[in-house]
Amino acid sequence: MPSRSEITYFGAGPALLPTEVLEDAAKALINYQDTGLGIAEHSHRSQLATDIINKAKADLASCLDVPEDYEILFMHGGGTGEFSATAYNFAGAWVANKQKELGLDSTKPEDVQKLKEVVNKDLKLDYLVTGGWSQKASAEAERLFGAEHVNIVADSRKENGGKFGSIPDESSWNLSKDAALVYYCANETVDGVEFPAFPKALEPGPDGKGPIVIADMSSNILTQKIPVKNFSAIFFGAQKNLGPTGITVVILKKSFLPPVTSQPSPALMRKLGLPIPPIILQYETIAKNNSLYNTLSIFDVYIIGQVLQRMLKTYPDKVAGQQAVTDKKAQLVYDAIEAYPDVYRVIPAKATRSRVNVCFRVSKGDDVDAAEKAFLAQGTAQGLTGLKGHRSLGGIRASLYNSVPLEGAEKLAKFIRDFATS
Ligand SMILES: O=C(O)C(=O)[C@H](O)COP(=O)(O)O
Ligand SMILES: N[C@@H](CCC(=O)O)C(=O)O
Repeated sequence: MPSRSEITYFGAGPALLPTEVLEDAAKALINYQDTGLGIAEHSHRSQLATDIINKAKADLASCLDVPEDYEILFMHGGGTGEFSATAYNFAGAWVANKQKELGLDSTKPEDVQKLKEVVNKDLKLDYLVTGGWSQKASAEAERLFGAEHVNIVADSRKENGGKFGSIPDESSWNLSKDAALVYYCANETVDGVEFPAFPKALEPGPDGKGPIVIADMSSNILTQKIPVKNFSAIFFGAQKNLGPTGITVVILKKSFLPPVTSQPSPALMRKLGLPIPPIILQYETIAKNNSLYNTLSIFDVYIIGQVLQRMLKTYPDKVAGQQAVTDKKAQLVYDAIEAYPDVYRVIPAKATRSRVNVCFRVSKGDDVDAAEKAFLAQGTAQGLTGLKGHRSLGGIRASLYNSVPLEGAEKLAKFIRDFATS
């Protein structure tokens, strides 16, 4: 049986966590801070739990330079829950703002009728489809609101022979005029496609106003500096760069919360023929209760807090320090792959290939399947595990999340070179 130190795990999520964090967590599970009770046994209503939540929020805000006018929410439901939550909450906000803008009174049937006509005609949710996850998010919006309310801004399969692997040029994007949201997935875990920067077409103007941009950053959060102020919401599951599976984080612009924006009443939404979110997906409910509307896994938030503390200690320049390491790891692995074009082929286009999910194929002769099986078996024998591509894509995928050390990427790069020449 291998020991933990002999393995470098490149799984796509859940992913590696720092060993010292897990060692401390193991102790905290038995007896947290000499309370005689483990962290997972304490009430989520206790002061201790509130302190853990508040500290993790403050440290996350510090790592990412989250401005004051943003709220941080810890939620349930994973990325998939957020596909629904973003659609519900931002469609609700759009309706609330339209009602205000047009001065319509929801107690007057004729005003409700007018609002309904505006909704039917103009409510649009815009999606950039660049991989399996954004495709699922757009499909969920269609399921909830109907295809007539969903606008596909661009679909990379159209320019890439029916497959994901690129990001269409912004000049071809078909953005709606007044969309309730413009959604994109900053890094597609399955397809290994990453937006190289914040899209120019979505940048706010000189007055600070711009489209309502939502991003799924499940797999590349905390791997680079991000212009938080350009987003209305960013969400991510914890299980790649932050902690164990079970917590989904939302960074939300406060202007989408009361007192500035309140979700329309369920009665009004019903009259408009629009869906009403389950209460645990409603951002204003979660924000009002500081993420404790219902039972939250404080153990998971505790680990998130420890990972953030470690990042702050390791990198005085916070996420910029982590970004430099992430870029270096990616460079090492891509360089090794590109040195042997007869053996390896990176799946996505070079300009948009991901720094954290390196997806490639292996062939020696014509038998790709045999070559990839041999690659995985020999890698595993050397302690390099979790390299199998997602079942929907096949091939090899090396996920270089934050807990994969630079030495892990070096070992992988060496193995890639050795395998090619063996
Ligand atoms: O984006 C990814 O990569 C993910 O793994 C998804 O966020 C996972 O979604 P859930 O399984 O957490 O719903
Ligand atoms: N997050 C993992 C698992 C996704 C899944 O199979 O549900 C991935 O993208 O590979």
